[in-house]
Amino acid sequence: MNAGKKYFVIDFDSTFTKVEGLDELAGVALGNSPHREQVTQEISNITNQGMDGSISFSESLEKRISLLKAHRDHIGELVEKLKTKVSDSFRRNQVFFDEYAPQVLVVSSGFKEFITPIVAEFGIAADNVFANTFTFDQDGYIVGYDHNNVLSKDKGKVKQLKALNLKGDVYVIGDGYTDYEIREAGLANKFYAFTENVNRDSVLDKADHIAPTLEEFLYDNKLPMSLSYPKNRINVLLLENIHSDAKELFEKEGYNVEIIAGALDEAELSEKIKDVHILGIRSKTHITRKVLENANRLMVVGAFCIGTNQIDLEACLEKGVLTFNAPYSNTRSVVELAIAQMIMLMRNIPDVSMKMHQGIWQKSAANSNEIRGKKLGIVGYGNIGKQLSVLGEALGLDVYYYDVVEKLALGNATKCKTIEELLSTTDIISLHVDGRSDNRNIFGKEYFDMMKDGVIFMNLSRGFVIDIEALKVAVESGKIRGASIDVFPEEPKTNEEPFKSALKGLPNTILTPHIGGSTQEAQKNIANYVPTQVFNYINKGDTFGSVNFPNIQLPEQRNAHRLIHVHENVPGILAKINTILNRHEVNILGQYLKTNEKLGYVITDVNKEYDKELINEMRAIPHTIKFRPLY
Ligand SMILES: NC(=O)C1=CN([C@@H]2O[C@H](COP(=O)(O)OP(=O)(O)OC[C@H]3O[C@@H](n4cnc5c(N)ncnc54)[C@H](O)[C@@H]3O)[C@@H](O)[C@H]2O)C=CC1
Ligand SMILES: O=C(O)C(=O)COP(=O)(O)O
Repeated sequence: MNAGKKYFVIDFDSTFTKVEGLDELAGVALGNSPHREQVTQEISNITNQGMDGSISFSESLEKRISLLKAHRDHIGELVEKLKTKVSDSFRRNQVFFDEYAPQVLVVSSGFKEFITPIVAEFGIAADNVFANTFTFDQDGYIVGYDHNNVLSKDKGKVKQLKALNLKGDVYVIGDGYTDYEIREAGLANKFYAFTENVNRDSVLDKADHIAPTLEEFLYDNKLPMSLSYPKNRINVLLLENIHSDAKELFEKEGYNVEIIAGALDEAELSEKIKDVHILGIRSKTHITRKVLENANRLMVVGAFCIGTNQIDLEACLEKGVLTFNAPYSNTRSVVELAIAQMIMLMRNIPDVSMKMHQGIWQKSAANSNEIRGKKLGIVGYGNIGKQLSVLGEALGLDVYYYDVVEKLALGNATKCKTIEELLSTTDIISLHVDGRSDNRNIFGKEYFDMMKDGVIFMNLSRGFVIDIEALKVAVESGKIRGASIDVFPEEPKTNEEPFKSALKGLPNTILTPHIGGSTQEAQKNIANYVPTQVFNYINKGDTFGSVNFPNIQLPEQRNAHRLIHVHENVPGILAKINTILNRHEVNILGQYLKTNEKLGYVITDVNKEYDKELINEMRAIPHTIKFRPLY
């Protein structure tokens, strides 16, 4: 073979395919036999012992063949089965095999009878398959294997590679110890432990490089591949107890996920963010300009909640970091809690319940009311406010609302022209404003004084909206006869930290630890919604639903490379992009542009064949914030 060439030595079982061929053959041969499970399990155990090096390979092969009891006729069925079990990343990367099949050597201690037809589909010639062969009896049953084949012996792969005497660079990809042995024997430049199907600690420890997918191997060696970037290199950090569905979804996509139960403060996050591409937070983690200064890989912030006031959206924009939230997933949960709380407060339940725990029985109807027929005042008639309006009305409340922007009244709700009108009219006041900074401390003495005496007051929006000291005074004076507060200006970062508030111990006051949206239903909904948005952005460039980027929903990318260019919104960028494309004579299949005040987002679908130098030129356009080719 030629000097200076590259050879790719690829293992078959559990690498090229997701499964072990002999285990599968046992399954096929045993059909519906009552011993099927027991025998396949035994074979599988022996396979594993052979792979992790705890018994010798020849011993493992001998034992397995004798348990098999397979027939020549079973092999066709096995091949059909194996075709459906080729590893996903191998299937995805035909583009590599198209170019490099002659340099791919499948070296396996499996059997040519089933390996050759599988790898032939990828253009790998039978001559490039180095594996064992079965021996059959006169009735066609498999009774053994060719003992002269080096691959049936201990250190068979090493012996095979020695015999091949390859002149050039040799890269080995496999999941087993015997694959590593090639490298150990000095016959390969690098050993890549392939972990898409199995993880063997004894092998990982020895590997030069771990390849969770074939893309990782291809990317590391600058070889052609079907994706623009290996997904296992995309790091996801999920904070604040985000529901486990999100982790599963990101992992299923092939990303690398780290979980931290609580929030992180600015210093901690500034350190942690350095390698993160996708960050998932809830209401407590603040994404500040300082954090973003360290976030050089960050592509997306997913707020696994509604509010995004904890994120410096403008700084994200300047950095080209897209932000999503889950605008409706916990709406209903907040509304249900608000309704429960207003009923509890109307019946003095916080005090009554507290007394019962102290052994005090005080049965009385004094100062206890139904909510039916009372006037409910909703401040902030957004998604939550409107939902509360509908459910409140169904319970017989007379609904009033006030919003800073014009909102359609649902059902029989009455719009208040001013906040003063709402405060002076209603019996129960519930805050559902958003977390914009203008809303800081808007509810203070002045507003409390305007309320009717003995009002019920609730805040499930944001803690900083209320002047806590003024609220305390209003509750103590009886102006407010019952209060429920779910959100606080200062909230503990984790469940381990203590809760401090001037509101502790107030009469008829329900304090809840920011759990308006904390139901299983809401958290599961959110954990399924946000990753989908993230995938649409990473895999397609879609920004629909983003709270800071210009929203754009793109058509399917067919037979094209997609060039994604994010830039400051200054004149002339589109012209510069097109000048570069023109100079390289690139055929444009589609182009989409959307801008907002600060940012321009240009997506260009182009024919797959183009001079890759244009990527550097696109990146070098002045005012470029981020650029990535997507395929
Ligand atoms: N306690 C909890 O666990 C949860 C709290 N939230 C919070 O609830 C709030 C409302 O959420 P959504 O209804 O989904 O938001 P939204 O954005 O749909 O509605 C907010 C509404 O408040 C209005 N608004 C803003 N400032 C106002 C002001 N000063 N006076 C009157 N109206 C004003 C806006 O025009 C908008 O219509 C947000 O702050 C969100 O962060 C959301 C989910 C869970
Ligand atoms: O959705 C929101 O805005 C909330 O306030 C809920 O926040 P959380 O996810 O419970 O930290």
